[in-house]
Amino acid sequence: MKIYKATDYRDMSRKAANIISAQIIMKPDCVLGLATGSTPIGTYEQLVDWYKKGDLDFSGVTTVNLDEYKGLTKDNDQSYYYFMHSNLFDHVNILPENTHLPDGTEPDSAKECARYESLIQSLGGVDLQLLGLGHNGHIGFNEPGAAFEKETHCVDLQESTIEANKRFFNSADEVPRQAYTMGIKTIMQAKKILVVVNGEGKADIVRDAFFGPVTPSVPASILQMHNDVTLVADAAALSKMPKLK
Ligand SMILES: N[C@@H]1[C@@H](O)[C@H](O)[C@@H](COP(=O)(O)O)O[C@@H]1O
Repeated sequence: MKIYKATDYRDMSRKAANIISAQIIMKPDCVLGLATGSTPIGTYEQLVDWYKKGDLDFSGVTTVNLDEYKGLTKDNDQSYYYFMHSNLFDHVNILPENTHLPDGTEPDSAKECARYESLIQSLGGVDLQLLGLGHNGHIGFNEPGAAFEKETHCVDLQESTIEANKRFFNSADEVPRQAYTMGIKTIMQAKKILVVVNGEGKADIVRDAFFGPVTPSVPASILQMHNDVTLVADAAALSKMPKLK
């Protein structure tokens, strides 16, 4: 695993955007796995900025997002569909038909998860997967205890995740209880993985996920077994990292 220490959120975002840009430049028809949450917003802002300056071309890029709340319509401003359009897709020259998320409006979980998983496989897999890290170590919406061998599936969100995400809704009652998410197995099949983390509040989970034992109780710990993971984190998130010899 490569670890890049950023001075702050802006520096983390620029470093992560540089890695994504390099992927697009080296393989203009790449498949990017994308993430939501507050952490990657600055990364997307930086990519949009470079696109506007003429330095990046998304016309050949295909994207697959990690997850989506079950039950939210696309025009709901808390859906990940809405998030991706407002933070990235609407501002760059990516073709709408090349952007993919699980369909939160499909009530049949088995049908939607099978469709999404086979779509990812039909694209030939993900070249670079961007990940944020939940406070409890979740990646996508793979909550602690999730089996490592799962593909795209429907999850019941944990209380702590509902609590953490309620800041985006009017109240905790409005946070959906379920989500569709790529499974750990799907995520681990990506050729390269880029994890972005910032803030002191994530320091414990960064230590546990990347320097602790590999265990389903910390889903992100499985990333230690992937052969091409890059962690870009700010100094605060790395503050509890053990001293390396
Ligand atoms: N499903 C998303 C995750 O993909 C994300 O990594 C996590 C952390 O979010 P934040 O970056 O806001 O801390 O939140 C959500 O639960």
